[in-house]
Amino acid sequence: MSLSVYGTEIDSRLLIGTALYPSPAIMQQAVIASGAQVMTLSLKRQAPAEQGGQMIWQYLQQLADEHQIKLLPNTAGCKTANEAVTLAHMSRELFQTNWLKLEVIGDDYNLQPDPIELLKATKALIDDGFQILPYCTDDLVLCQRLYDLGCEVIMPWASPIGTGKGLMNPYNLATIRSRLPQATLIVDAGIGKPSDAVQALELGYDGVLLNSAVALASDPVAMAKAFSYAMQAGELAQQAGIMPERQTAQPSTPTLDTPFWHQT
Ligand SMILES: CC(=O)[C@@H](O)[C@H](O)COP(=O)(O)O
Repeated sequence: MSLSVYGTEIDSRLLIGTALYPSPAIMQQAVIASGAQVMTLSLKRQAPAEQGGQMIWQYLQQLADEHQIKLLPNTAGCKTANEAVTLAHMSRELFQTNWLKLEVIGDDYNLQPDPIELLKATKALIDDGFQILPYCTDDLVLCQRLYDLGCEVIMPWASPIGTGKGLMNPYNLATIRSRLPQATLIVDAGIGKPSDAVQALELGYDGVLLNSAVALASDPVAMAKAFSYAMQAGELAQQAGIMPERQTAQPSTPTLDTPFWHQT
């Protein structure tokens, strides 16, 4: 099954970031090994001037073109709706896409998104024809508001960006999933290891967006491959139907008075 992003069907459920790798060459190999068909780039943080003159945007555009990967510009580093809206317009000019990962940070300590500025920017950008993928906290009502504004894709965090803590609050994430069955839901940020990605898919999430877990691994290319297997495992588990949790032990070895076969 594919991941639906505003009507575009994407074969991989993994979306990958392009920052923090040891080198552009390793980043390229890792992106390819991950099998991701969507990669993010940060307009503010990956500005060519800040990368020692290296034309990182051209490099990413070429990688995207050669491997049929879609670019998802993001507004990382923005702190107000106005700033994010300005950057969004620049990104549309530069990369000719209406897709935007909208990130408006409210707190520098844990890089927590600002829900009020996020809603404000979302409204303005949807009115301007953007297709918004908002990065938000795992707050049900905020996700509902974003959906009501027209966000077909919503991306609650697993935990703060770059912490690798995995799914801090699976209960919240599961509640959002069950209350917004029509939305494409992607867990974004805080994923530390492949098992976190599997857990997100097992909760019924449609995809996972990550960067640090691959870029900061000792061997980013091998880790990217591990995540591609995790996505397959998680998707298969989702389709296979996970057994219900029980409060008490039940023997799995049959005795004379218990059936050998499970009745479906
Ligand atoms: C790549 C990107 O868009 C990041 O802002 C994203 O949220 C990734 O977070 P991690 O680095 O924690 O995976």
